[in-house]
Amino acid sequence: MFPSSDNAFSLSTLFSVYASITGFMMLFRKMLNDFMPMQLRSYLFRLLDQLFTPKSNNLTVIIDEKFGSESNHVFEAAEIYLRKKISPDTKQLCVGKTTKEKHFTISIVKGEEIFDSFENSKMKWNYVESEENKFNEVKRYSKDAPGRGYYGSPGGSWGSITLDHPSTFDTLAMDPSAKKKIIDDLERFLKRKEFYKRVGKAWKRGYLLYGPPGTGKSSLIAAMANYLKFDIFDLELSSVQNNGEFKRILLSTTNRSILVIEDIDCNAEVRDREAENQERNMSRGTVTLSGILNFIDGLWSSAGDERIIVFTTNHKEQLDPALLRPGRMDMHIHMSYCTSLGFRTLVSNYLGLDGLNHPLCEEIEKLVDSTEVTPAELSEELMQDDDID
Ligand SMILES: Nc1ncnc2c1ncn2[C@@H]1O[C@H](COP(=O)(O)OP(=O)(O)OP(=O)(O)O)[C@@H](O)[C@H]1O
Repeated sequence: MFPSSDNAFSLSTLFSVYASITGFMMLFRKMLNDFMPMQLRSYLFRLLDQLFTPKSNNLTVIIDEKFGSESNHVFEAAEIYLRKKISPDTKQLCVGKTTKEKHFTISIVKGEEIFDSFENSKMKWNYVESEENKFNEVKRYSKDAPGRGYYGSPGGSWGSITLDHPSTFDTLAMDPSAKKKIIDDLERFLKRKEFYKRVGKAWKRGYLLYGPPGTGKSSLIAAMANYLKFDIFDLELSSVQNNGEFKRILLSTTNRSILVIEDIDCNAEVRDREAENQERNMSRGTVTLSGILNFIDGLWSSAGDERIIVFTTNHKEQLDPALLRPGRMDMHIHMSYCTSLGFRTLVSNYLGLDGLNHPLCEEIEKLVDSTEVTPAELSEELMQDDDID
């Protein structure tokens, strides 16, 4: 957010410049008075008072959403303040209301400019998203995370935290050819904007990850997000009340994102369409398979670009075939027990051993290939001791 002041009156003297800055600071004080805790306010006032010997008649103040890794209270206060400044000139607005809220909430949309004044100073607020912020930090959104916004706003109704899952394709213990297939698929997907447009399909891709617990389904999702620099939206299906809410939540996800619905087999309604038909009248209070399928089939096409959907399950055989049909889930990825090749990756990650430098590796690899052991179990073992031997 970049408010900048642009004086309308005589600006030739230092005094007038100082006045404009003072006016700006007073406006800030008022804003902070209204919305900030007292301790934070007095700290900021001291800072502002000491701040500058003005040299220019223009001042740009940058208020980032984040202050270090924390959310910035000044940004939040500015956001609330700007809601009061919405005028007939405002071109776009976000309007929303959750079931729990009594009133509608209106907020401004990124990209919008708001003109403001204080005393004799003109102010212009630009609500911008910097390219740097957009692409460098991968976020994990979920309905439980802090800082939920409003339906309809980008990322609204979702709280977010920075994704600090260190998993990458390099650290993922997986058959190298399977890994390459996924990376190639993601790359192809990214490059195919024009292709999707030409064939009249939504620019989205669906992946089904299936396999026993601890084989790296969540790690693969994090690796995909880190690779693509896409945000993750984690949806807990059981917390969604009905298809309508499902639709609203999904429409508030942003472009360049991965929507994750984990353990889809645990949601009974999703398993079997027959059962759903029988219970159609009873299922109004839940998310139904047809609700999900409708959404996957087309709803998204009108609502965004570069979307990836990932379903995970430990029991693929329990899912309704309708959900697994090609075109819905474009790629089915089997995450399975560790192989000797996967073990090499883990040994390199955890012990820093390059390849097969240790005399025991060959023997262990044979054991790994002859039994069912998950990468999670092996990782635990490899973390037990600093002594490699
Ligand atoms: N393929 C893998 N490569 C590297 N590490 C892995 C892999 N699979 C599991 N791990 C390790 O085990 C931990 C748990 O794995 P993860 O949560 O990704 O498995 P999952 O298949 O999603 O399990 P669940 O089905 O229980 O959610 C990870 O944090 C990671 O340390």
